[in-house]
Amino acid sequence: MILARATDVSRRYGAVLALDHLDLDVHAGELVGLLGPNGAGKSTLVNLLTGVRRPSTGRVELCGGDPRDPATRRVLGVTPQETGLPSALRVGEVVDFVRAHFPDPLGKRELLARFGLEELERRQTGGLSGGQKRRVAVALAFAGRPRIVFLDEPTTGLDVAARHALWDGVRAFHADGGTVVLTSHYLEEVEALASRVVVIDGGRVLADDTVAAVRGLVAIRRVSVTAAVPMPDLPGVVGTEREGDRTHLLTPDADRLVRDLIARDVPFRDLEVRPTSLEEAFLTLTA
Ligand SMILES: Nc1ncnc2c1ncn2[C@@H]1O[C@H](COP(=O)(O)OP(=O)(O)OP(=O)(O)O)[C@@H](O)[C@H]1O
Repeated sequence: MILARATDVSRRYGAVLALDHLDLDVHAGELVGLLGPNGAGKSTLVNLLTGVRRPSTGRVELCGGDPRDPATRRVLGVTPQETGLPSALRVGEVVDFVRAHFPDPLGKRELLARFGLEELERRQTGGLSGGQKRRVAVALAFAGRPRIVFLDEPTTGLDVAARHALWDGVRAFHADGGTVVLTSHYLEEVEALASRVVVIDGGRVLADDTVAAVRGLVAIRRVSVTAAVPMPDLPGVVGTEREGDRTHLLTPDADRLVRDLIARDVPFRDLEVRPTSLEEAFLTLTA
């Protein structure tokens, strides 16, 4: 069953074409990561699918209905990139306020526990740190037992422990059959949570596949060596990074590169060859 669908969707802001004839289907039970550089169109796509904005052309559907229809939106949970919380209210009061809008909300204790927020229940939201506010805002998306949740960069600005607490909450929802669409700049986050990755740039879908397949699509390897001399120009190198004496070379053919290093008599040590991270695959795809 398809819970969210964009069909041939374009969205224009004046001269800017934010989405360009984009198609996307999200099936029930999926956890989809939308990945792309700044300005790729990720937030615009989330805003259209959650009924915040309308497409210029094309069609969007949420659970078979119009995302702008209040009845359809009942099944929806959203954390936009920026959220405001009423500063004088305590966390527990905000949670109750949001829960009161839904016919069958998640229990307050359960919601707070899922996102590791029990200790903040009696704190006024105005006194929370930025990261604590963010965690509360993300947890609120789950208050109404939604069928589908959209999280726009949910863990931006969070430290590692807070990020992991939040991931646990998202995973628990997904394990119960919930559907999640998340945008993220943390590739680690997409790798940690999502099985399906949709790479977006210039308002179009560049790749839509499993994390492993998106990596395999470019099949770039990272060859790292330490050498006191400058690296010669070598064929097949698509990217180079240097950290002091250590050089990382990105190449689709690691075997050939290592043979070339030896043939050129480069005095290297500490050779390391590893598969590319999703980040490198992504940079190659969007280059
Ligand atoms: N309200 C708006 N008015 C004008 N232009 C906009 C508006 N919202 C988005 N855009 C433009 O549309 C393009 C896509 O923006 P969008 O926010 O969807 O990208 P994004 O992938 O979410 O980026 P980021 O990762 O930086 O949040 C950008 O060029 C942006 O400047």
